[in-house]
Amino acid sequence: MSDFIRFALVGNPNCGKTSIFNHLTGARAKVANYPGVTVERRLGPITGISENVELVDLPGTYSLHVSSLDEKVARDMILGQLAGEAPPDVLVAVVDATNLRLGLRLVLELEKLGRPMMLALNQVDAAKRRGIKIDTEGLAAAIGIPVIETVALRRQGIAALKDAIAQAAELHKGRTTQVISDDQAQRTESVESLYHRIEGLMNANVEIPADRTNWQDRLDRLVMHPVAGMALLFVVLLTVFQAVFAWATPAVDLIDGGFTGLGELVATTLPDGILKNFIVDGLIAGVGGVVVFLPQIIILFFFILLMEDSGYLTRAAFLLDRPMRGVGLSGRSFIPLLSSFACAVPGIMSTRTVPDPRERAIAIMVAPLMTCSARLPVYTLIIAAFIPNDTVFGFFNLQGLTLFALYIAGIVSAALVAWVLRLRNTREEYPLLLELPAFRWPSAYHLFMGLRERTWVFLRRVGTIILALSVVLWALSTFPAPPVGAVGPAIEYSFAGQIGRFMQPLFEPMGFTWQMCIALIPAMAAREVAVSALATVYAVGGDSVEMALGQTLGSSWGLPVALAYLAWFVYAPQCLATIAVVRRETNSAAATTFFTVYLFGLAYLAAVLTYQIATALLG
Ligand SMILES: Nc1nc2c(ncn2[C@@H]2O[C@H](COP(=O)(O)OP(=O)(O)OP(=O)(O)O)[C@@H](O)[C@H]2O)c(=O)[nH]1
Ligand SMILES: [Mg+2]
Repeated sequence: MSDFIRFALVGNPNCGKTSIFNHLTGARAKVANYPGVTVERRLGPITGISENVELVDLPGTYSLHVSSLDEKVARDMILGQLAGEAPPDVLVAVVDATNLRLGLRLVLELEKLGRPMMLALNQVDAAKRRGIKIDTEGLAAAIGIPVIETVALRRQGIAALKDAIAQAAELHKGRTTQVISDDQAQRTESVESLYHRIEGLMNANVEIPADRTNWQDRLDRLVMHPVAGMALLFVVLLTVFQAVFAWATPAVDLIDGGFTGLGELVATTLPDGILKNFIVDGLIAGVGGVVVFLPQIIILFFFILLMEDSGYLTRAAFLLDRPMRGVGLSGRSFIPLLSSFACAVPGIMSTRTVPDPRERAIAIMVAPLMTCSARLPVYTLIIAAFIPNDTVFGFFNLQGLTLFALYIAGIVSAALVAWVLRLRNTREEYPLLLELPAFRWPSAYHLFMGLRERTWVFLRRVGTIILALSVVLWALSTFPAPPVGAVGPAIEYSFAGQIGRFMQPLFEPMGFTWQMCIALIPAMAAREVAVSALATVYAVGGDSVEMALGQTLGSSWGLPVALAYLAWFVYAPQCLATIAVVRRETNSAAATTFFTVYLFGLAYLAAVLTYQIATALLG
């Protein structure tokens, strides 16, 4: 196999494994303050030491006797049972110093496996703050492995950990590591003897102050209160959507103005012709149309990161456990579903943390009903064009409320679908066992890194897939050129025009124009492309006067059509990546087909109903 010596980071969820991994390998894997962030193994070389060493980051686990899929990944990797994967040569156990008792249980189980091991005692800063005193040397002597204190948050102790890894690698050189069979792994000690040893270690080496009520507990009582906590959650979420609209506007206008200016500049400097059309209508309209939404996406992620890093997210999961059980899910599915607001792909992957397989299947089915950030550009474009920027009830912004309503429509639909799906299954109760991470002030560094990462992901999408699709769409809308003596805009004679017209009868009952139909196709690759597609289609088809896309739509669609388009986007599984990940995670063609058909069905139904009702009401 490879000539790398393999080290694996093993520990309880949320103890800081990925933070350590990132420091040692220079990777930028996701770190957040809730259990179950990492659901897949991840590999990276450790640089700066003489041996060839690679490090594996694993999902968190409490024990080798596992209950959920992500824990199984960790267990199988530790034992070396994953197909095609070399077993780890050395284990780096990571323990959260504020939760030593729980961590030691896993360490003692691992010790029985007989692998070389070391212990990173992480979060010692938090432990000190709580007055916990740990005799590191005593612990090292008692267990018989090196123990290194670390504060991964601040990169402290990482150098010492690296030294210990270098030493262990030196010792290991030239040996081979065997796979551990299930039989061997089962041969762990009895639970009584395990707890006896843990108590022994704790009593001899750890001092924990007795008084436990502090501001954390008081805050928990408020935040997790069934009434006050719910109200707080509602206010928090509403604030987020208000902010997405209200705070973003100046930045959006700035970027919008920039692109409009750029378009005008190019339009006046370049001679008329195909190149000018390409740059103005294809590139600037297509890419600019999407980049405009960067501020909104940053604001949305700012709040998500804030909730993650403060420890609020896990509290919300507990709070929503009961209502979610009403529809056949549980608090376990809360974080996967919440992640789906960013993007359904990681959301669906993190359903691996859900121990009940039927609940997991349902969570996968409804995850795309959570409004992903790629839908934000479509929503905001249409809302800004059709919904007046009024203040209602004193301080709510009507546009923000509409956006909130679209998110709620997704959530309520998800609840209904989950409820229906659950009817087919008998219930079995899996209690919600989740560790509450400590509350803390979100770190500015994490916020900054997280936002930088999201911005980068977004701009990369714009620079690759969105750019490419805009170019293709521009070509389809421009060629073939209209015949000589043709009347009407050129786009009507183009390929795109023909495709749009071909599709349009199917979408007639919801009032979609053929331009809207065209935009649905590239949106299958990435939803935001609907916006650049509309921009391109209308720019190519428009008269010479440049008009902002929102104005163009406002003057060419009616309100019922606009609402129907929004309704379509709430439901349609319009993203091939999501369908692919459903296929992978369910490993079932039938489930994937059901997923696709039911969502398209809902989208069609919702759009038709919205259009017909709105037309009847508004005339
Ligand atoms: N105070 C403090 N916080 C830390 C330290 N190390 C990590 N954290 C925080 O602990 C949280 C969890 O860190 P991760 O690195 O995501 O933990 P993990 O073990 O990979 O978690 P899972 O992937 O969910 O199992 C994050 O909010 C980190 O910022 C530390 O030394 N001190
Ligand atoms: Mg992790």
